Amino acid sequence: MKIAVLAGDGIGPEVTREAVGVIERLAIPGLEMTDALVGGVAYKATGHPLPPETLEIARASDGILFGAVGDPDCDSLERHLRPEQAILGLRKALTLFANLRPAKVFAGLEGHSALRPEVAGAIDLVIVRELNGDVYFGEKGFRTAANGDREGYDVMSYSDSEVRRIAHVAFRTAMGRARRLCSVDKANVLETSQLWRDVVIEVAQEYPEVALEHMYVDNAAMQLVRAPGKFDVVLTGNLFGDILSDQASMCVGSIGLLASASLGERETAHGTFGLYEPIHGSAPDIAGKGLANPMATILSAAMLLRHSLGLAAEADRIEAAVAKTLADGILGGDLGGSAGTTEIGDAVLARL
Ligand SMILES: NC(=O)c1ccc[n+]([C@@H]2O[C@H](COP(=O)([O-])OP(=O)(O)OC[C@H]3O[C@@H](n4cnc5c(N)ncnc54)[C@H](O)[C@@H]3O)[C@@H](O)[C@H]2O)c1
Ligand SMILES: CC(C)[C@H](C(=O)O)[C@@H](O)C(=O)O
Ligand SMILES: [Mg+2]
Repeated sequence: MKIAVLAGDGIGPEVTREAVGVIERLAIPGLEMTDALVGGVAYKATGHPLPPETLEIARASDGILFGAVGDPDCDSLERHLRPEQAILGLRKALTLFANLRPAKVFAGLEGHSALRPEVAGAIDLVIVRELNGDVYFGEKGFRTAANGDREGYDVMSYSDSEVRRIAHVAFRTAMGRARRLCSVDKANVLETSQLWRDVVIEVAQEYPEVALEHMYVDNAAMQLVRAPGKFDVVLTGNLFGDILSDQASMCVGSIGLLASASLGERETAHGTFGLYEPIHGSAPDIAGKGLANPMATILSAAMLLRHSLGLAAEADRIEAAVAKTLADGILGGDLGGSAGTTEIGDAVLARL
């Protein structure tokens, strides 16, 4: 069993170190972890944010544990050399099209949400975000408009098959949960969304037990704050899913708590090949200060064990230790506490 560890930039290495420590403590027989460079650090060392050796190590693994990429020093590089291209490149090259972002309020943290405790307490949802298409991967560039203005453009599109495969993931996810699926789009304005909606309705025929509703993304953003407990599975595209998941994190309490799995269709000897990362970024404002909350990355490691290594009991152990740590009031600054990154990691280890 192999895990590729891609820590990346900013707080990436700080939070990844804690997650690796948790995996090591489980002493899983035959498990190997291999580090590789990614993001701004990889660009600075090799001239590319996703060096071929890193892609090879990622490909040869059963699952990838990813920290974060992004470095303000690199923000004026040509786009293909920017750190963020590494995560986009991995998702695309490895056909990791299904991004699962669960959001649930931990017991005892109801009062730490940006919402009222009784509203926050009901949150138990998963965002199923398409990850290989949309405006992220369409034609883009700069051009000169007829009046001589410089113009930037990014083409948004989805094909039938791209929507169909992510819709199946969402319906299957709903079948394993409360069987409610809300597909979020902007079909009142965008043709891309009209096609999305048509295909989701078609796929729904195969899942008669799932209650399907459609919601425009602006309303979804509002409902996520008004009554987040009404959502079970939220299916949406790449851009809307990116935005709604950061929003959901604050409904739960902090972006430092939300984990994610990015999956495709490749099965290894142990499970489904995937990449696992916190939903947050490299947080340059707090990097190097030992202040980052490592819980999202530790929970991502648990998802890796469950989905890619077939180690459900070990994943449960990690999740229980995280829940216990939070219930015991060991909280980082993001949740109004004073615990630092290593203190939180050590507290999880002590509760494993
Ligand atoms: N998947 C990724 O690697 C990923 C995701 C998002 C952003 N980014 C990149 O990260 C860089 C910074 O982006 P940003 O500031 O918009 O988003 P961010 O998620 O890095 O940070 C947003 C805010 O949340 C805080 N925060 C984030 N994670 C935290 C944690 N674990 N504990 C405590 N506080 C935390 C930060 O301090 C900051 O105030 C950019 O270069 C961006 O492109 C990368
Ligand atoms: C860094 C960026 C490319 C990425 C995205 O937009 O997908 C991030 O915001 C995320 O949520 O993983
Ligand atoms: Mg994001």
